[in-house]
Amino acid sequence: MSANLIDGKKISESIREEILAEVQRLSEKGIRPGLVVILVGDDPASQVYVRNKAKTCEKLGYHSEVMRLPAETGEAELLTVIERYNADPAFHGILVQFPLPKHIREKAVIDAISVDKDVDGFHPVSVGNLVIGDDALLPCTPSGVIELLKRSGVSPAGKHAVVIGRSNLVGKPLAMLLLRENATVTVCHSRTANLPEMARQADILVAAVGVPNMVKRDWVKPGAVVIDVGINRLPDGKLCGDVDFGEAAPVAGAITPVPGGVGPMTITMLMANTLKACKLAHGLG
Ligand SMILES: NC(=O)C1=CN([C@@H]2O[C@H](COP(=O)(O)OP(=O)(O)OC[C@H]3O[C@@H](n4cnc5c(N)ncnc54)[C@H](OP(=O)(O)O)[C@@H]3O)[C@@H](O)[C@H]2O)C=CC1
Ligand SMILES: Nc1nc(=O)c2c([nH]1)NC[C@@H]1CN(c3ccc(C(=O)N[C@@H](CCC(=O)O)C(=O)O)cc3)C=[N+]21
Ligand SMILES: [Mg+2]
Repeated sequence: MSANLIDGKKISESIREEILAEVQRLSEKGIRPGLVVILVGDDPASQVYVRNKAKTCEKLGYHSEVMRLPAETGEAELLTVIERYNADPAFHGILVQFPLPKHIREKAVIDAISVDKDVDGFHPVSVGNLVIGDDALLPCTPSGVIELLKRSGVSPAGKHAVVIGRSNLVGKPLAMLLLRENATVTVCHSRTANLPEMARQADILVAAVGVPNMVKRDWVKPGAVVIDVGINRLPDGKLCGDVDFGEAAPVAGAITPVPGGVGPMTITMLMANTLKACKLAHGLG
């Protein structure tokens, strides 16, 4: 294989070490970052992610709580729970795990979380700050992708970045962040004409689609950096990305695997956001 593997797990570890050092400094001041993860219902994938987040909190010495609510929980009831954590100074970050049961509007939930505790970076005010370029809590997966690039020695400045996917949670904010890093950005989606040809223009190609193994060999310009955000569970239980790794890797200059690429970075950036929110809450911005 000619491509360089971008090891998200390893890069994640080194960021976590930096975070841990800062948590230790804060603890000398009697300050401890706190994160609550709210899980409604029993979606099996969500169970795994939530457990991972709680484990990471424990390793880093955060105060953490997993609030499990039954699938029948009403929207108003969930909003009341969020209000309680908004007012609780022991928690600097609030994450409500998606997807939510159909009878709860994701938008109502996102809007209810205090902007100061919005460690997912999904609140409209956080999104606005991101677009304007003001300081904000940035969405974890997009900022994880930027960190992966930077720490692999890939500077987005002046490069053509093509992002496949335009969701509010991943594609759109990632396009904004790449723009902030001075890339020239193209955003593709399900109505894009001639997607393979668009993808082939990319110096940095990001797939955030949710279609297993969609990106093939001839979608990748030789030497391009390929970032696979996709997390797809195949019928046999195995995880796979949106990029056909076997096809893309020989052509790419560097590529992220799934698992072990963007996924671990998402959790690490969540920890970084919680630390940032904690410092801001204590006037240590
Ligand atoms: N690694 C991580 O930490 C995370 C991974 N993920 C994964 O990333 C992937 C994307 O997530 P998310 O953004 O939430 O997904 P969404 O389903 O919300 O959005 C998917 C996007 O891909 C586009 N799309 C769908 N099918 C095609 C196609 N055939 N050709 C071109 N574009 C297409 C859609 O276009 P349109 O807008 O036109 O419908 C849409 O913009 C998923 O696999 C998800 O599991 C998500 C979050 C975190
Ligand atoms: N409010 C909210 N915020 C989120 O950030 C959020 C969410 N809801 N709902 C679901 C998606 C998905 N997501 C992932 C996080 C970590 C991995 C991760 O750690 N993946 C590991 C593998 C994990 C495994 O083996 O299953 C890896 O890629 O190596 C993946 C996906 C966060 N999301
Ligand atoms: Mg989505």
